[in-house]
This record gives sequence, C-alpha cells and structure tokens, in this order.
Amino acid sequence: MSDLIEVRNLGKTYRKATGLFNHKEVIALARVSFTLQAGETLAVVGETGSGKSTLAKLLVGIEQPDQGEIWYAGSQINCSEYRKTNQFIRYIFQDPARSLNPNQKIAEILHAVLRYSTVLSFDQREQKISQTLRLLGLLNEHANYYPHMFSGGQLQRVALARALILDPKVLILDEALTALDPSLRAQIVNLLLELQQNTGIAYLLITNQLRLVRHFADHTMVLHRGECLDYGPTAKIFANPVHEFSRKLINSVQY
Ligand SMILES: Nc1ncnc2c1ncn2[C@@H]1O[C@H](COP(=O)(O)OP(=O)(O)OP(=O)(O)O)[C@@H](O)[C@H]1O
Repeated sequence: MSDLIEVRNLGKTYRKATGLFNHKEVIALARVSFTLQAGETLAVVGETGSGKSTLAKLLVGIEQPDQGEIWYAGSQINCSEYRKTNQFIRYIFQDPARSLNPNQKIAEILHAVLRYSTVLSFDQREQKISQTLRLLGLLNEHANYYPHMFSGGQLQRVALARALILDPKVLILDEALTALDPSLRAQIVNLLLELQQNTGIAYLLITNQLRLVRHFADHTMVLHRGECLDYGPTAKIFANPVHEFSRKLINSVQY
C-alpha cells in the first residue's frame, strides 16, 4: 500500500526586500522528506520561523516549492491541482474567526465548500452539513448562526466542520488548538482521536505544545531554520533526540 503522503526533498526559498533595490534570500524549508500513513499523526515542532507553516502551505498548494516532490496516495501533485487536493488534504489555522467570513451564516459557508468541491445536490449538502455539525458536537440550529455568535471553542469546532465536511484523508492543524483553554483543547483532541480511530484520517500537527505532541503524535519532526534535525517515532525522539537543538527544545518542558 502506498503512503498517504510522501514528501521528497521539499524546499522553499523566499526573497525578502531589504531596501529599494536589495533583497535577501530566506531558506524557509531545506530538503525536507517524510511520509505519513493513514490513521497516523505526525507532529512538526520547531521555534518561530523554523518553516512549519511553510511546509503546510506547500502541502496544500498555497505556496509553490522550489524543489522536491509531493506525492498523495501514490500520485505526484502539481501546483494546478488544488481543487483535486482540496478533498484529500485540508488545513486549519490557529485563529478560526479570521478564516470564517463574518457575513456568512455557517450553513452558507459549508454549502460553499461542498458546492466548490463536490457534485452533491442541495438536499444532499444539507444532510452532509447536519451530519458534520453533529460529528463535531454542534447542533443543527448552529447552521443558522453567524461566526460572531459562537464562543472560541465552538468556533474552532466550526472551523473543523469546514475542514472535515469533505471527508479529507489528511488534516493539517497549524497551531489550531493553541488558543483553546486546556479543557476545551482536551475535548477537541479526544474528538480528533476518536475520528481518527473511526475513519483512519491522518493529522499533521504543527505546534509548539510538546505535551500535546507526546500525547497525540505517533511521529515527530523537529525543524530548525528550515532543516529537519530529528524525525522518527515520538517516543524515540523524546527519549533520545539526535540533535542538541531538539534535546534543548524537548527538555524545556516538564512532562
Ligand atoms: N511570504 C513570505 N515572504 C518572505 N519570507 C517568508 C514568507 N513566509 C515565511 N517567510 C520566512 O520563512 C521562514 C519560515 O517561516 P514559517 O512561517 O514557515 O515559520 P514557522 O515555523 O511556521 O513560524 P511560526 O511558528 O512563527 O509560525 C521565516 O524566516 C519567515 O520569515
């Protein structure tokens, strides 16, 4: 069976203006490789600016790589295939409020996602919306709410509903649980783990919350200035990181 995701030597360099005529190059990601299997969680950790979000953006096609290859379920992905990959891999960010249109009711937001990526009829879409809201512990009535009518925790569930309504094989959680208070975070983590057990969805968990990584992730990758310093089973990385930087990062937290 092929890997759900295989990334080979992925690289991205940005050009940053440093004056009117000058620029400098920032290597955001340097020859990173990994695989992700169905039902697995890979955590990507590293300090600010280490390239975590760049990796996520390359995977979903928001940014284009300068080098390397991305394979989804045995097929190599090109930049023009975003609509196709949209159903395979979805991305949610830390601040759900910013990613939801404040002028649209939740039903309108979810209908739009389904209209864009599926051929479902209106009734089928309604059914899928109600099923997805229920899956995330929300009510049917919530479909008629605007984003500002939800609490922070509920809003993150709405963001998850928007990501999961297409039944993706992979979900990228980019600091998506960071802003939640610990009890809400635990509720959402349990929900995500249950979903993973039931459907085999894989998660790419981008976070600096190392306690969460230890609890949640099967594999962990440590990024530093765009380079992968350590990559392997989470228990092994936490017990015996190869690189000094990873050791410091891991030892900076009490478990
Ligand atoms: N659009 C861009 N233009 C220029 N440089 C960028 C751009 N996006 C990211 N960078 C640079 O690339 C490097 C990696 O950034 P990235 O956002 O991927 O890091 P990160 O690990 O996600 O950081 P954070 O935890 O703060 O989100 C940083 O030096 C950043 O300044």
